[in-house]
Amino acid sequence: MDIGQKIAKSVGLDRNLFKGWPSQFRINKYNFTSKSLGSSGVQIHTDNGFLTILHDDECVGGLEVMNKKGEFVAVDPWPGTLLLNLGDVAKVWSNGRFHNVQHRVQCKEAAIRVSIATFLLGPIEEAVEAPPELVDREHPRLYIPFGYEDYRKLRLSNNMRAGEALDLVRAPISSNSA
Ligand SMILES: O=C(O)CCC(=O)C(=O)O
Ligand SMILES: [Fe+2]
Repeated sequence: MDIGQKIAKSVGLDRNLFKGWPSQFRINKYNFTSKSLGSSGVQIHTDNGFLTILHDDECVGGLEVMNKKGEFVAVDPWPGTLLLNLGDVAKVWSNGRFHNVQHRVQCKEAAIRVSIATFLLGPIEEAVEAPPELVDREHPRLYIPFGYEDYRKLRLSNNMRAGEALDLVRAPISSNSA
C-alpha cells in the first residue's frame, strides 16, 4: 500500500485519490559557516503541495517545525528515518483535517548540511478540492476549488510562503454548503 492510499484511508477513503499527481525532487545543500550561525537557512514556510517526504541530513540538525502553541521545535537528526510533512494542498484536500505545518531551517553549526526532499504536489488536470466524502453539513467546504499552478503563483506573487495564501481561497461563509 502506498503512502497516498494510507493517507486517504486515514480519513475514511478507500481509494487512491492522488494517482497521476506530479512530484518534484529537490536536493537542498546548505553551506553553513561560522558566520551563518544563528541565521536562517530556509525561512519559515509551508510546503505548497500535498506531501513532502524528507530525507534530512543525518548529522547536521537545523530543521524546526512549529507546534500548536506557535513555538518552533527542533527536529534532530535521526539516521535511517524519513520525515513526512503535509502542505497547503493537503489542508484544502482534507477540508481542514490535515495541518500544513510551518517549518524552517536554522544554522546551528558550521557544516555542510544536505537534505533530500520529494514533494507530491497537486493535481494538474483537476482542481485542488476536497473530495465530496469530506464535505457535509458538519464540515462545510472551507476553500473554493482552484488550480494547483495558480495557487503556486498566488503564493509567490504575494510573497505568502507560510500558508497565508490559503486565506485568499477561502470559501465565502454564505456558500459554505456541501
Ligand atoms: O532542509 C530541510 O531540512 C528542509 C527543507 C525544506 O523545508 C524544503 O525543501 O521545503
Ligand atoms: Fe519545506
